[in-house]
Amino acid sequence: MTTPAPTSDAAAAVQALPAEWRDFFALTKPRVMTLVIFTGLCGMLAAPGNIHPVLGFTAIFCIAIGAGGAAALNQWWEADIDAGMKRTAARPLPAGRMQRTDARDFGLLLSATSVGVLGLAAGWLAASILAISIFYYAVIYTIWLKPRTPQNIVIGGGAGAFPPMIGWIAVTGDITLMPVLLFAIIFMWTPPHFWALALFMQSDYAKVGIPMMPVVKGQASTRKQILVYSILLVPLAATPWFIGGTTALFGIIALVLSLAFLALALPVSFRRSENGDAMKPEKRLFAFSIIYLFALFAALVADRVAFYQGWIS
Ligand code: HEM
Ligand SMILES: CC(C)=CCC/C(C)=C/CC/C(C)=C/COP(=O)(O)OP(=O)(O)O
Repeated sequence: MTTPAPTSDAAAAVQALPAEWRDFFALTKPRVMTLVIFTGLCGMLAAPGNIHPVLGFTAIFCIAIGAGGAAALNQWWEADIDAGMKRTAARPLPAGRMQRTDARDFGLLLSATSVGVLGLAAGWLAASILAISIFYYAVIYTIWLKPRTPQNIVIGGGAGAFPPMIGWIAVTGDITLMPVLLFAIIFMWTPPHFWALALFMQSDYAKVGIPMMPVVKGQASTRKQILVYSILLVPLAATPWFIGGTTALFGIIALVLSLAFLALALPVSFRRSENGDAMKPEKRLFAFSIIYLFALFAALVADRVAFYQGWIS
């Protein structure tokens, strides 16, 4: 089998690693975690206050390896499920390229290291929240909720919403309304992000018996619920502006992005079935969900930098 050509310098560097290292790297779900790390970084950059650059870099590195450790534990637990789904069958464990215990030990090592080092670098409040988010993803979501309830994403989505809060608290040392709002925005964003994908991956989840919303409640109900969360996201995303935590710069960008998100959710919500177009609206909404969160958090940082520099008020 030929190896696909790397698409960037980072991809080329990963390809150059020994195969075994590449598999450990893959266990951290690096593509998904880019956005987790980015939102954590933005939380840190947007927070009022300063952190020494070395400590700031260490804190972001800890969020990255903590998230990676949780992802490894997720795959250790789900190796059999992953083997049954086309999207996940080539992962290191289901493909038989790694021992399950190695994945478990790697996940535990990354998780413990990330929490310990973050505690020393940025304080134990930030480290405790990182520990909670790792536990939330690896245990509450993966082991408890995911195989049991179609609300797995709604409740479990909390895990991925913590990183900006961790970044923020690494700077300020305390929990205020702004980091809670950043948490709430990702929490509200997660169901439409994931259910858009679940609509076109429904058969995979059905095959392995995971009770994702479209499998249990059907497509029509899932589409309706995507609409509800997308509508609620519009005012919620602009709330940092409404409470005076940002200027109108962020508020207006948040409203424009959220209305664009809603505009893409509408065709997904108001159709009955695939309509023979290979689920294009669902795929478009899923792809935009990722651009949306990158852009929203970038706008938050731009707003805060412009404000602290005195360029806007
Ligand atoms: C319980 C919550 C979530 C679930 C179940 C979920 C599920 C998924 C799934 C199944 C994929 C397909 C990618 C793959 O095959 O590995 C995906 C992609 C992605 N997710 Fe999520 N997600 C959740 C929350 C989040 C959060 C909180 C973030 C970041 C803040 C995020 C960022 C991403 C990104 C960046 C991708 C695209 C990865 C790529 O380019 O391949 N997700 N998500
Ligand atoms: C700091 C910290 C611990 C952050 C965790 C971030 C987090 C919870 C991200 C969730 C994103 C994710 C990979 C979901 C995949 O769901 P899945 O595992 O059900 O998907 P799969 O079917 O691809 O395995």
